[in-house]
Amino acid sequence: MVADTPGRPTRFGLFLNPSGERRADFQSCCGEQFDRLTLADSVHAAREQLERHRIDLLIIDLNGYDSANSHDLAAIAGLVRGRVGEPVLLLCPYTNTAWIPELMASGPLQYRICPILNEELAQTIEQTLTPPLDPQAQMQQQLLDKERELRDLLTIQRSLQRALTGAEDVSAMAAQICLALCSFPGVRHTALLHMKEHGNLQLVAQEARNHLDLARLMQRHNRLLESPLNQIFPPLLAVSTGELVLLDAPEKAGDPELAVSLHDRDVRMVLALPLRSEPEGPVLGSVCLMFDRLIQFSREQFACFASLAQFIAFGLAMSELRQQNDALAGKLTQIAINDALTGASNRRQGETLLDQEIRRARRYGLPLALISFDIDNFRSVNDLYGYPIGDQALRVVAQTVRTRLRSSDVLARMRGEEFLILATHTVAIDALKLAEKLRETIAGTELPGCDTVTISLAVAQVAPEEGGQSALDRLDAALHRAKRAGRNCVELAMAS
Ligand SMILES: Nc1nc2c(ncn2[C@@H]2O[C@H](COP(=O)(O)OP(=O)(O)OP(=O)(O)O)[C@@H](O)[C@H]2O)c(=O)[nH]1
Repeated sequence: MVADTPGRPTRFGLFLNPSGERRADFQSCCGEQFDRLTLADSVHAAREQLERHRIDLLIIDLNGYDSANSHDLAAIAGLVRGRVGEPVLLLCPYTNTAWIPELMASGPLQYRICPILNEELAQTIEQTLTPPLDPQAQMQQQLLDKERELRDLLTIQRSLQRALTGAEDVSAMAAQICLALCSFPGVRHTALLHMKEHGNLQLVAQEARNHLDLARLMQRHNRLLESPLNQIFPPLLAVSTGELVLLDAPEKAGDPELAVSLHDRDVRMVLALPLRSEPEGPVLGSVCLMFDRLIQFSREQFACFASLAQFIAFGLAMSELRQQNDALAGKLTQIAINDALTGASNRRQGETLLDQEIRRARRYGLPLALISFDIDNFRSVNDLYGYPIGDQALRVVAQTVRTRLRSSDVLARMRGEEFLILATHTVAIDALKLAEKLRETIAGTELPGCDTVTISLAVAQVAPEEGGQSALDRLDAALHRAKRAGRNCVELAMAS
């Protein structure tokens, strides 16, 4: 306690913290700034003081409070609510900054993030207690600041909206989001971290105005939860705690190397927000903004950041869902057009592609050759070794043939052990050579669990005015001839 300082109004203060040591430290650091300073060790004791005495400044020191204790949070919120506009200063440890917006929802307050230097604390208290020289001018300035703040947020919200609706996939969207967030005043770097399968947290996008590379800083791109900075660095901490993290001086995170790297890139403040598509849902990642200046965020700004984070999380979830749907649709199409056993096109797709290639060949005057082949005596493979080995043999034959074809060629399974090849831009003579090469290759291919097999083949070049069915009929006849000729040979289908 100190005596009245002449010339200034009396100042009564109340400091709340459960630790005797912290109360004593505060007393020795700032006691002289008050005419009477009361120290309270509990919310209950503080409430009693507030009911009994005039208090000009309530200082709530959150150091020592458990961030997970919602009971304490509710009790402290009650104190803030009871102040109805009287000054409240919150001293908040870096690991519990999520309580700042929570408590702001109960009433206006100023906050400082700890650890804080004694001089800075004393200066803050002086500023808070000193009445403005021109209250009206101050009020006007505050209104102007608020207006500018809201205008800035609105601009970001609009560009975010564009980012979320225009982007094709998650990474494009993430890049757009980072770009949009950079328009916030003082932002030098933005980043988006996204949780992929199996808890793999990845840096999906970053936008830098200060040449900072977050991947390098965190020493990796993915598996970020295994980064040495996991419990220190705001965007990682926001994911592991699921809470907002605000760091107002890089050194307060407790890692000197990190602090130097951030200072080198002009970073003075870091804000990270967890991303959840619904309030109690799992954390999908985090969004991180790095500022080149200190900003005391208002309640409205915190609320706006929270809704931006929700907006982003929702956009990411939607985009991921869209990607999954596309992948599923792709798989369904594959199932609909491919033979499940061999992976070759199925008969329907084979016929569709045959008609398509015939039309294309006709339009551009290009040759189109067809090769049909059938495994010889395949019945005996099934009879001798069983159906599963027969299946395996079919798969190997199809795969072996496919590796010998051009990517523009088509292999289709037409029935049982009979296949059709559409050899585009190919004349009969070259198709004959290809067929001979395939015959030789299959005869020399080892099959798992059974003897080698041979194939009989028929080759045809589609005539200029010929339809698909006619060409298939010609191939059928030629294949029969190949079988009759003793199998393991190639027959040319005659033009009709
Ligand atoms: N394992 C297996 N066998 C199949 C499949 N589709 C057809 N087959 C068998 O293929 C055999 C075809 O027999 P066949 O039409 O008599 O012809 P082949 O024994 O190959 O004799 P040739 O064609 O005259 O050389 C039958 O035993 C069918 O059961 C399949 O998907 N898996």
